[in-house]
Amino acid sequence: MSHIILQNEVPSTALPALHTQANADTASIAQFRPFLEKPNADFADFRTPLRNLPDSPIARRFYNAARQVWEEGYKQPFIRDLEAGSLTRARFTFYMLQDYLYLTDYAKVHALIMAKAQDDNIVEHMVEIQAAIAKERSSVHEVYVKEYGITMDEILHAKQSAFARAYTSNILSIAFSRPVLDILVAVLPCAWVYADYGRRLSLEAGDNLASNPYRTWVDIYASDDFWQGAVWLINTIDKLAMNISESEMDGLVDIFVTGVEHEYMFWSSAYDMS
Ligand SMILES: Cc1ncc(CO)c(N)n1
Repeated sequence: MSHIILQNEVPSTALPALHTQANADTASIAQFRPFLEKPNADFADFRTPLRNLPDSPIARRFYNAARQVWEEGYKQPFIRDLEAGSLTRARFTFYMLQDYLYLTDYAKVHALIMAKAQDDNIVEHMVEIQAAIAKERSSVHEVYVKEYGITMDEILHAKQSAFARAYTSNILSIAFSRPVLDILVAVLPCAWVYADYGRRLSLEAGDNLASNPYRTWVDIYASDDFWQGAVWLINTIDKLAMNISESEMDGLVDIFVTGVEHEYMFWSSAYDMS
Protein backbone atom coordinates (compact mmCIF):
# COMPACT_ATOMS: atom_id res chain seq x y z
CA MET A 1 0.00 0.00 0.00
CA SER A 2 1.58 3.30 -1.02
CA HIS A 3 1.49 5.73 1.79
CA ILE A 4 2.35 9.40 1.66
CA ILE A 5 3.70 10.75 4.93
CA LEU A 6 1.77 13.87 5.85
CA GLN A 7 3.06 16.62 8.04
CA ASN A 8 2.29 15.86 11.68
CA GLU A 9 1.66 12.27 10.83
CA VAL A 10 2.98 9.71 13.26
CA PRO A 11 5.64 7.65 11.47
CA SER A 12 5.67 3.94 12.16
CA THR A 13 9.06 4.20 13.86
CA ALA A 14 7.49 6.44 16.47
CA LEU A 15 5.11 3.77 17.66
CA PRO A 16 5.80 2.29 21.06
CA ALA A 17 7.31 -1.09 20.31
CA LEU A 18 5.91 -2.93 23.29
CA HIS A 19 7.73 -6.15 22.68
CA THR A 20 11.15 -4.90 21.66
CA GLN A 21 13.75 -3.14 23.66
CA ALA A 22 15.20 -0.57 21.34
CA ASN A 23 16.90 1.41 24.04
CA ALA A 24 18.44 -0.10 27.16
CA ASP A 25 18.14 3.17 29.11
CA THR A 26 14.41 3.33 28.77
CA ALA A 27 13.75 -0.39 29.04
CA SER A 28 13.39 -0.46 32.83
CA ILE A 29 11.04 2.50 32.91
CA ALA A 30 9.13 0.99 30.04
CA GLN A 31 8.36 -2.08 32.08
CA PHE A 32 6.00 0.04 34.14
CA ARG A 33 5.15 2.71 31.65
CA PRO A 34 5.20 1.17 28.19
CA PHE A 35 4.35 4.47 26.53
CA LEU A 36 7.79 5.79 27.55
CA GLU A 37 9.67 2.99 25.86
CA LYS A 38 10.62 5.10 22.88
CA PRO A 39 11.49 8.69 23.66
CA ASN A 40 9.36 10.58 21.21
CA ALA A 41 7.32 13.74 21.50
CA ASP A 42 4.16 11.95 20.44
CA PHE A 43 4.47 8.97 22.70
CA ALA A 44 6.40 10.28 25.68
CA ASP A 45 3.14 10.60 27.54
CA PHE A 46 -0.12 8.74 27.82
CA ARG A 47 -2.08 11.20 25.76
CA THR A 48 -2.11 9.27 22.55
CA PRO A 49 -4.79 6.84 21.49
CA LEU A 50 -2.12 4.77 19.74
CA ARG A 51 -0.40 3.70 22.94
CA ASN A 52 -0.90 0.14 24.14
CA LEU A 53 -2.21 -0.96 20.78
CA PRO A 54 -0.90 -3.59 18.41
CA ASP A 55 1.25 -1.99 15.72
CA SER A 56 -1.40 -1.34 13.12
CA PRO A 57 -0.76 0.87 10.07
CA ILE A 58 -4.52 1.11 9.61
CA ALA A 59 -5.12 2.37 13.16
CA ARG A 60 -2.33 4.89 12.64
CA ARG A 61 -3.84 6.04 9.38
CA PHE A 62 -7.31 6.36 10.92
CA TYR A 63 -6.03 8.33 13.89
CA ASN A 64 -3.86 10.60 11.75
CA ALA A 65 -6.83 11.39 9.52
CA ALA A 66 -9.07 12.16 12.52
CA ARG A 67 -6.39 13.64 14.75
CA GLN A 68 -7.57 17.24 14.74
CA VAL A 69 -11.19 16.54 15.61
CA TRP A 70 -10.14 13.80 18.07
CA GLU A 71 -7.89 16.20 20.00
CA GLU A 72 -10.32 19.13 19.79
CA GLY A 73 -13.04 16.81 21.03
CA TYR A 74 -11.11 16.16 24.22
CA LYS A 75 -10.76 19.90 24.82
CA GLN A 76 -14.44 20.69 24.32
CA PRO A 77 -16.49 22.17 27.19
CA PHE A 78 -18.56 19.05 27.93
CA ILE A 79 -15.44 16.95 28.57
CA ARG A 80 -13.60 19.77 30.40
CA ASP A 81 -16.54 20.37 32.75
CA LEU A 82 -16.98 16.64 33.25
CA GLU A 83 -13.33 16.31 34.27
CA ALA A 84 -13.64 19.26 36.65
CA GLY A 85 -16.85 17.79 38.09
CA SER A 86 -18.60 21.08 37.27
CA LEU A 87 -20.72 19.84 34.36
CA THR A 88 -24.31 20.77 35.13
CA ARG A 89 -26.71 17.99 36.00
CA ALA A 90 -29.09 19.22 33.32
CA ARG A 91 -26.44 18.77 30.63
CA PHE A 92 -25.34 15.39 31.93
CA THR A 93 -28.94 14.18 32.16
CA PHE A 94 -29.62 15.33 28.62
CA TYR A 95 -26.55 13.39 27.50
CA MET A 96 -27.46 10.28 29.51
CA LEU A 97 -30.97 10.09 28.07
CA GLN A 98 -29.72 10.61 24.52
CA ASP A 99 -27.00 8.08 25.09
CA TYR A 100 -29.46 5.51 26.40
CA LEU A 101 -31.39 5.79 23.13
CA TYR A 102 -28.13 5.76 21.23
CA LEU A 103 -27.12 2.46 22.84
CA THR A 104 -30.34 0.85 21.65
CA ASP A 105 -29.40 1.61 18.05
CA TYR A 106 -25.77 0.75 18.72
CA ALA A 107 -26.83 -2.72 19.90
CA LYS A 108 -28.83 -3.17 16.67
CA VAL A 109 -25.79 -2.23 14.59
CA HIS A 110 -23.80 -4.98 16.36
CA ALA A 111 -26.66 -7.42 15.81
CA LEU A 112 -26.37 -6.68 12.07
CA ILE A 113 -22.61 -7.32 12.17
CA MET A 114 -23.41 -10.65 13.79
CA ALA A 115 -26.01 -11.50 11.16
CA LYS A 116 -23.63 -10.71 8.30
CA ALA A 117 -20.39 -12.17 9.67
CA GLN A 118 -18.96 -15.38 8.22
CA ASP A 119 -16.21 -15.73 10.78
CA ASP A 120 -17.15 -17.52 14.04
CA ASN A 121 -14.83 -15.29 16.07
CA ILE A 122 -16.75 -12.24 14.98
CA VAL A 123 -20.12 -13.88 15.65
CA GLU A 124 -19.03 -14.93 19.15
CA HIS A 125 -17.56 -11.55 19.95
CA MET A 126 -20.82 -9.85 18.98
CA VAL A 127 -22.61 -11.91 21.63
CA GLU A 128 -20.17 -10.52 24.21
CA ILE A 129 -20.69 -7.00 22.90
CA GLN A 130 -24.45 -7.26 23.36
CA ALA A 131 -23.85 -8.21 26.99
CA ALA A 132 -21.35 -5.37 27.42
CA ILE A 133 -23.80 -2.80 25.99
CA ALA A 134 -26.53 -4.06 28.35
CA LYS A 135 -24.08 -3.72 31.25
CA GLU A 136 -23.08 -0.21 30.18
CA ARG A 137 -26.74 0.75 30.13
CA SER A 138 -27.65 -0.71 33.49
CA SER A 139 -24.47 0.10 35.43
CA VAL A 140 -24.03 3.67 34.24
CA HIS A 141 -27.09 5.10 32.57
CA GLU A 142 -29.81 3.61 34.74
CA VAL A 143 -27.89 4.28 37.93
CA TYR A 144 -27.31 7.95 37.08
CA VAL A 145 -30.74 8.79 35.83
CA LYS A 146 -32.45 7.07 38.77
CA GLU A 147 -30.17 8.99 41.11
CA TYR A 148 -31.43 12.13 39.38
CA GLY A 149 -35.02 11.10 40.01
CA ILE A 150 -35.80 10.06 36.44
CA THR A 151 -37.98 6.98 35.99
CA MET A 152 -37.39 4.13 33.54
CA ASP A 153 -40.63 5.15 31.86
CA GLU A 154 -39.30 8.64 31.23
CA ILE A 155 -36.05 7.19 29.91
CA LEU A 156 -37.82 4.93 27.47
CA HIS A 157 -40.11 7.73 26.27
CA ALA A 158 -37.42 10.37 25.86
CA LYS A 159 -37.30 11.87 22.39
CA GLN A 160 -34.18 11.34 20.39
CA SER A 161 -32.56 14.68 19.42
CA ALA A 162 -32.25 15.60 15.74
CA PHE A 163 -28.49 15.22 15.84
CA ALA A 164 -28.53 11.90 17.72
CA ARG A 165 -31.01 10.58 15.17
CA ALA A 166 -28.77 11.70 12.31
CA TYR A 167 -25.79 9.98 13.92
CA THR A 168 -27.49 6.66 14.57
CA SER A 169 -29.26 6.75 11.19
CA ASN A 170 -25.85 6.96 9.57
CA ILE A 171 -24.41 3.93 11.37
CA LEU A 172 -27.64 1.96 10.93
CA SER A 173 -27.59 2.73 7.22
CA ILE A 174 -24.01 1.47 6.97
CA ALA A 175 -25.01 -1.60 9.01
CA PHE A 176 -27.92 -2.45 6.70
CA SER A 177 -26.23 -1.73 3.40
CA ARG A 178 -22.50 -2.34 3.72
CA PRO A 179 -20.18 -5.30 4.37
CA VAL A 180 -18.91 -6.29 7.82
CA LEU A 181 -15.59 -4.46 7.42
CA ASP A 182 -17.29 -1.09 6.84
CA ILE A 183 -19.61 -1.60 9.81
CA LEU A 184 -16.69 -2.45 12.11
CA VAL A 185 -14.93 0.74 10.98
CA ALA A 186 -18.14 2.71 11.61
CA VAL A 187 -18.28 1.53 15.24
CA LEU A 188 -14.54 1.80 15.91
CA PRO A 189 -14.68 5.53 16.81
CA CYS A 190 -17.40 4.77 19.40
CA ALA A 191 -15.23 2.22 21.16
CA TRP A 192 -11.84 3.84 20.67
CA VAL A 193 -12.65 7.51 21.38
CA TYR A 194 -14.47 6.56 24.61
CA ALA A 195 -11.67 4.22 25.71
CA ASP A 196 -9.08 6.92 24.99
CA TYR A 197 -10.92 9.81 26.66
CA GLY A 198 -11.84 7.58 29.61
CA ARG A 199 -8.22 6.69 30.15
CA ARG A 200 -6.94 10.21 29.77
CA LEU A 201 -9.56 11.54 32.17
CA SER A 202 -8.80 8.94 34.77
CA LEU A 203 -5.02 9.46 34.52
CA GLU A 204 -5.22 13.25 34.48
CA ALA A 205 -7.85 13.66 37.15
CA GLY A 206 -5.99 11.30 39.52
CA ASP A 207 -7.09 11.68 43.14
CA ASN A 208 -9.54 14.45 42.25
CA LEU A 209 -11.73 11.83 40.65
CA ALA A 210 -12.79 10.46 44.04
CA SER A 211 -15.03 13.46 44.68
CA ASN A 212 -16.16 13.88 41.06
CA PRO A 213 -19.88 13.17 40.58
CA TYR A 214 -19.11 11.71 37.15
CA ARG A 215 -16.59 9.23 38.42
CA THR A 216 -18.70 6.16 37.60
CA TRP A 217 -18.87 7.35 34.02
CA VAL A 218 -15.09 7.83 33.80
CA ASP A 219 -14.40 4.49 35.50
CA ILE A 220 -16.35 2.40 33.01
CA TYR A 221 -14.66 3.94 29.97
CA ALA A 222 -11.22 3.92 31.61
CA SER A 223 -11.54 0.20 32.30
CA ASP A 224 -9.28 -2.33 30.63
CA ASP A 225 -12.32 -4.18 29.31
CA PHE A 226 -13.33 -1.12 27.39
CA TRP A 227 -9.82 -0.63 26.00
CA GLN A 228 -9.71 -4.27 24.91
CA GLY A 229 -12.94 -3.70 22.98
CA ALA A 230 -11.12 -1.15 20.80
CA VAL A 231 -8.09 -3.47 20.46
CA TRP A 232 -10.33 -6.33 19.27
CA LEU A 233 -11.91 -4.10 16.63
CA ILE A 234 -8.54 -2.88 15.35
CA ASN A 235 -7.15 -6.42 15.15
CA THR A 236 -10.24 -7.66 13.32
CA ILE A 237 -10.31 -4.70 10.92
CA ASP A 238 -6.59 -5.29 10.20
CA LYS A 239 -7.30 -8.89 9.18
CA LEU A 240 -10.34 -8.09 7.03
CA ALA A 241 -8.63 -5.16 5.31
CA MET A 242 -5.48 -7.07 4.38
CA ASN A 243 -6.08 -7.07 0.62
CA ILE A 244 -8.22 -4.03 0.00
CA SER A 245 -7.41 -1.43 -2.66
CA GLU A 246 -6.25 2.10 -1.94
CA SER A 247 -9.65 3.54 -2.94
CA GLU A 248 -11.46 1.11 -0.62
CA MET A 249 -9.07 2.22 2.11
CA ASP A 250 -9.98 5.86 1.43
CA GLY A 251 -13.62 4.90 1.86
CA LEU A 252 -12.87 3.34 5.26
CA VAL A 253 -10.91 6.40 6.38
CA ASP A 254 -13.91 8.53 5.45
CA ILE A 255 -16.28 6.32 7.48
CA PHE A 256 -13.89 6.50 10.44
CA VAL A 257 -13.38 10.28 10.40
CA THR A 258 -17.14 10.83 10.09
CA GLY A 259 -17.60 8.66 13.18
CA VAL A 260 -15.08 10.68 15.20
CA GLU A 261 -16.82 13.90 14.10
CA HIS A 262 -20.15 12.49 15.23
CA GLU A 263 -18.72 11.52 18.61
CA TYR A 264 -17.46 15.10 19.02
CA MET A 265 -20.88 16.49 18.09
CA PHE A 266 -22.76 14.11 20.36
CA TRP A 267 -21.10 15.81 23.33
CA SER A 268 -21.31 19.34 21.90
CA SER A 269 -25.02 19.00 21.21
CA ALA A 270 -25.53 17.62 24.72
CA TYR A 271 -23.66 20.65 26.05
CA ASP A 272 -26.05 22.89 24.10
CA MET A 273 -28.90 20.62 25.20
CA SER A 274 -30.23 20.58 21.63
C1 LIG B 1 -22.39 8.34 21.57
C2 LIG B 1 -21.65 7.19 22.20
N1 LIG B 1 -20.59 6.67 21.56
C3 LIG B 1 -19.92 5.64 22.10
C4 LIG B 1 -20.29 5.10 23.32
C5 LIG B 1 -19.51 3.99 23.93
O1 LIG B 1 -20.24 2.88 24.14
C6 LIG B 1 -21.42 5.66 23.94
N2 LIG B 1 -21.86 5.18 25.12
N3 LIG B 1 -22.07 6.69 23.36
